[in-house]
Amino acid sequence: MAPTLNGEVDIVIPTIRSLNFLEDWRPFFEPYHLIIIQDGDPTKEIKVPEGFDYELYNRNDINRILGPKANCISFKDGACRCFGFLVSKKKFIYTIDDDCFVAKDPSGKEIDALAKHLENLTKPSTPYYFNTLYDPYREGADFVRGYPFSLRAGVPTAVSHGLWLNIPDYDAPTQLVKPLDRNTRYVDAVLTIPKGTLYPMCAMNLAFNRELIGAAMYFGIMGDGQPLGRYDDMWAGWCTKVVCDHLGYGVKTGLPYLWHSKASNPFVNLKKEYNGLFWQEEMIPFFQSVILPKKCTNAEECYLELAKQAKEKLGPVDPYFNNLADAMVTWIEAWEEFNAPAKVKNGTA
Ligand SMILES: O=c1ccn([C@@H]2O[C@H](COP(=O)(O)OP(=O)(O)O[C@H]3O[C@@H](CO)[C@H](O)[C@H]3O)[C@@H](O)[C@H]2O)c(=O)[nH]1
Ligand SMILES: [Mn+2]
Repeated sequence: MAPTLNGEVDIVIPTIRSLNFLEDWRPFFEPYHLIIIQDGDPTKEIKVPEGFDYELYNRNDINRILGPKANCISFKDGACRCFGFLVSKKKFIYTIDDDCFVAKDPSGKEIDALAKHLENLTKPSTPYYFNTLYDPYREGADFVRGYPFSLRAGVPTAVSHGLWLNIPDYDAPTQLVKPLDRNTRYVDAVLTIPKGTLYPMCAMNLAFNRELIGAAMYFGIMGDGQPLGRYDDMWAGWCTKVVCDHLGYGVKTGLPYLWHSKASNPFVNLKKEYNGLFWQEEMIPFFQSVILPKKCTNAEECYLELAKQAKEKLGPVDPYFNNLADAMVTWIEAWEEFNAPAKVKNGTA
């Protein structure tokens, strides 16, 4: 299928392993630009398969480019991927893990996950009233009886959250008690997550509109030197959903699927996510109670307000949240450095 929007998409890949998985995606990814974030030892050489158009950043690059602000980009955690969101100039971002492969639908056809995400992102969402026939903008479906016409235009879609066959994205306790679980259920649906409802966003197979919500898609300070890991995408998911609800954007989940091949070590994962398993009982009620003021009219303003409230409300839970809130502010400072409209000097931009 001819690539669509390929001038408007960056594919962001965090890796601490190998990029061999790209061979599987070549038919779908080759027309697009890749932004590879090499985590871990910057002296290790990561081979990028021939024929891909890419830029690659290791930790030395991140430190050189961001200077002191580099402390807001995690080290030794997939959260480092958000550096790719920062340096991209494209409208759409697709981020995928290096242990994810092309899945097949029930008919045996290979799934072009990126194309489906772009379809999700370029069609509206329906967060205000649930359509029981799922995605009304899909070929062969529509709004059902009783759906108000005043709401049928929908709202712009900011996030498309894809799923995974084979290894499910379980937390460590679940992975430990159910090591043989494999997700074999292909559900042929895309749902808008209703306004006011949070969800556990997984970054394995995720796309978003960078212009609408990129500033809030920060993956926090996780991994090396931090008391928390594997909550990078969760934090970003809660923040972006609250911001989308406030700004009137939609978040979709469901198709497309990919094939997740590698279960990370549950004992290592337990160490990384341990604090998150009980802090989430505080974090989620915090996000459920967040009210953003009307004066916040874009993702940056919403995000700075969220950082302020997170410090006030979650700081007492653990000092980590004070550091996280400060890192959120640093992220926005970096975001504005990379994304501020060209400063107009004596009439020329
Ligand atoms: O220190 C690290 C660890 C990993 N990465 C890269 O991040 C992704 C995800 O790593 P992995 O596949 O090992 O993690 P999972 O347990 O399968 O999934 C978790 O990752 C997040 C989703 O992306 C979420 O926290 C969990 O779902 C790979 O590309 C690794 O190479 C890294 O850069 N640095
Ligand atoms: Mn994985």
